[in-house]
Amino acid sequence: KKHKFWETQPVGKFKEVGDSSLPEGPIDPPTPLSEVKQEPYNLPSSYEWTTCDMDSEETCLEVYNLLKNNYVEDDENMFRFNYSKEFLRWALHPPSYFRSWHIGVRAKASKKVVAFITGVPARIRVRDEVVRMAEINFLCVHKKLRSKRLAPVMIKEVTRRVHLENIWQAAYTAGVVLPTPITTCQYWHRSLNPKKLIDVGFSRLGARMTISRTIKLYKLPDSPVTPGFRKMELRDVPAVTRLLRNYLSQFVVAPDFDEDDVEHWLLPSENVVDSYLVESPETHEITDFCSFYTLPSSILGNQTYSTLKAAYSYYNVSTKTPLLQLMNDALIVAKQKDYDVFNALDVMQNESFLKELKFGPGDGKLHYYLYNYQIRRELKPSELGLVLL
Ligand SMILES: COc1cccc(CC(=N)NC(=O)c2cccnc2OC2CCNCC2)c1
Repeated sequence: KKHKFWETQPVGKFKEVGDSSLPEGPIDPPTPLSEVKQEPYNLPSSYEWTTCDMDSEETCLEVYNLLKNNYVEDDENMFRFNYSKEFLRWALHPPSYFRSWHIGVRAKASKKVVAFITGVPARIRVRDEVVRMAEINFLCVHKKLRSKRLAPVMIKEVTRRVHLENIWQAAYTAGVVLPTPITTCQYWHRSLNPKKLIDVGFSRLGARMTISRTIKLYKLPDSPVTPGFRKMELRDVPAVTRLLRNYLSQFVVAPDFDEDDVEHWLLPSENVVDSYLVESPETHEITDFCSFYTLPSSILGNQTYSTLKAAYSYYNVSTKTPLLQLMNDALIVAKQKDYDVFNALDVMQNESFLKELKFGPGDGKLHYYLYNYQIRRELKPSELGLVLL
């Protein structure tokens, strides 16, 4: 039966009706901490739980290799996400993170990590309610252990450990439809290295197009065109926080970032996250901001190339520079840094630049979910101000 597990969980089941009648907020009330299950859920007998200390080089490498060989692939199984070790440490160590939410499953015999699931704490605003949530990510079961029903018990275990920290809501994304998406996003790709993208089968040569014509079509200037466009620095954190908080206030669902969050999530970190801003040459005011994170993909079964270098649009704010020009400058710096492709979802105001900047639609969708939080009606992607890694 479809969704045997999810029908047992506090997730939205309502079909869309007029949005005034439906209540909005937690589905189940918090449980008294003394009533939260104190001991871990049972795993099949040959497996055991392990907490993954991502600061341990050895453990981080084990998790890196599990994901590199067994994590999400595209619909045609030509590419697989290849999150770097430094990216995983960044993604899992935000302010006030809980090591106990970095959960591995080891095979008792081999001691190998064969499955993984994580949570990190986040403050997410839904309309005018700021809710403490867990952002759940990196659910991965080794290819050889699929359909042993490990995922439901891993989801229950991370939920139990989140409950122990008195947090009762969560946010997550998936490429599959589960009960019940708060919104469904289309992903888009902008070619930066069209020749390689065609060689590896990520893109196809357009009808009546030659390679040289395609290279010309995607050509970009050698450097950003906006005066005052520069990398973000530590001293910019207060101004970027103000700019970002103000910009995100327009969306129905968005992170409630403070300066510590901005310092962690948006200060540039090589091969992990890149952030740029526009400082007005006259007034030195910071007027705009753009950022992208680095998530390479392994190319499965290509003789010439093994890795696709991909940038993923993160948070972008435009108050003076047109968003179109700001994002074109982001494409220009990504090309300068030898990225092959720049990806974006149609969230926030991204739809306003996608077609004009020559993004093409991807072949899949990304669904966003909230756990134990009912929303009045399904949102449009443009009402969503949350980007998960
Ligand atoms: C190109 O290599 C791929 C390797 C694995 C999967 C996909 C397709 C895909 N599923 N893409 C996305 O989910 C995606 C497309 C655009 C922007 N963000 C995305 O996902 C992010 C956010 C959710 N967690 C994964 C990374 C592509």
